[in-house]
Amino acid sequence: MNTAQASVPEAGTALLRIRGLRAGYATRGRSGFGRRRVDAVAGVDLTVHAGQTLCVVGESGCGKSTLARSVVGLLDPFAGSISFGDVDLSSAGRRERHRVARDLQMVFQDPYTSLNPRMRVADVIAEGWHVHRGVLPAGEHAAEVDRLLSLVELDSSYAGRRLHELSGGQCQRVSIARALALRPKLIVCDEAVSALDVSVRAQVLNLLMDLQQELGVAYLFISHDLDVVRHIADEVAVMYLGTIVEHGTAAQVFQNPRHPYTRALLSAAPSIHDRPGGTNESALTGEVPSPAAPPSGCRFRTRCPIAADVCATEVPELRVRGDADHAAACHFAGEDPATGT
Ligand SMILES: Nc1ncnc2c1ncn2[C@@H]1O[C@H](COP(=O)(O)OP(=O)(O)OP(=O)(O)O)[C@@H](O)[C@H]1O
Repeated sequence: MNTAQASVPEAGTALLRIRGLRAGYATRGRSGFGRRRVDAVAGVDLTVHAGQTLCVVGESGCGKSTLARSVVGLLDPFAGSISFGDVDLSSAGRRERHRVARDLQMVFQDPYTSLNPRMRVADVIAEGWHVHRGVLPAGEHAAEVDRLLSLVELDSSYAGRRLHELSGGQCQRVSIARALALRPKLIVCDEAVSALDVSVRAQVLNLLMDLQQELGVAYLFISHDLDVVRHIADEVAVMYLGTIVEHGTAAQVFQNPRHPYTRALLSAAPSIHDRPGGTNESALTGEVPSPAAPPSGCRFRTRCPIAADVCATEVPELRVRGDADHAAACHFAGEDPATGT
């Protein structure tokens, strides 16, 4: 593999900073008149460090895609700030945003819908650099396509094929090659392996981790699947109904989950048996409430097995409990759910 990568920031430095982010949609009121703001992301703070993987995990409808879309500029936030390196994207001009767009790429869940399936692989891969760097001379173009295909472990024969001729896994490799074309510092992966068969999923996850090792790229990795997350995460942020309810290193969150939502997600995940000290909490029932009418106090209280009166009246703060940097937003975080102590 060609390991050349433009100005990779020092591993561990803050690359993407999200502060107080509120984002979502304007919907029509019941009467059909007027528009109402719905905060699908309701005040999120997160930092992605260079060369590392921050996974955001939660059920469908928790606001993960809304967060991802805001980060890459597909959705304008209602409030808060997103900074990339030294650029505050909320106040940046067009030129600065354009520059950041090269460093900040996205891979979507379904390449068949996010990309044009009739396009040739070489053109799909080259689209980004045509926008940012212009058209390369033919020889350089072919060499660059080859380089990118080899990064994602596809041979050069794929360059002339059309996306609809490829399997899901091959297509997702092409999406990754396309994202890598501009040598980004961060790739936002929104459910990037969710549509793949289990064996192909493992191969693509391994590829992403290898690419991180070789190129130093960071990932903001969005997934509903804890089993996927445990393979790839350095840090995990658990999201529920627009807010982060737990945040820590992968080891902290998987081995010592402090929020009842995280524990319930883990008890529903197949690999619960790997985890020492299972809990008495049953798997989740019901659905995530609508962000248009979130519960008062703790947003998780309507589905929480340990909810008490205080949970209806006071919003629990996301704060460090026990280990350094391991934060949870629960009035009873860290207590034994069976005994309440
Ligand atoms: N275009 C839209 N208009 C109105 N509401 C929307 C729109 N897109 C999403 N929502 C709502 O915003 C909330 C968060 O959706 P979002 O897609 O961000 O969640 P998610 O965690 O990524 O779930 P999924 O994996 O199912 O996409 C949901 O209640 C969803 O119904």
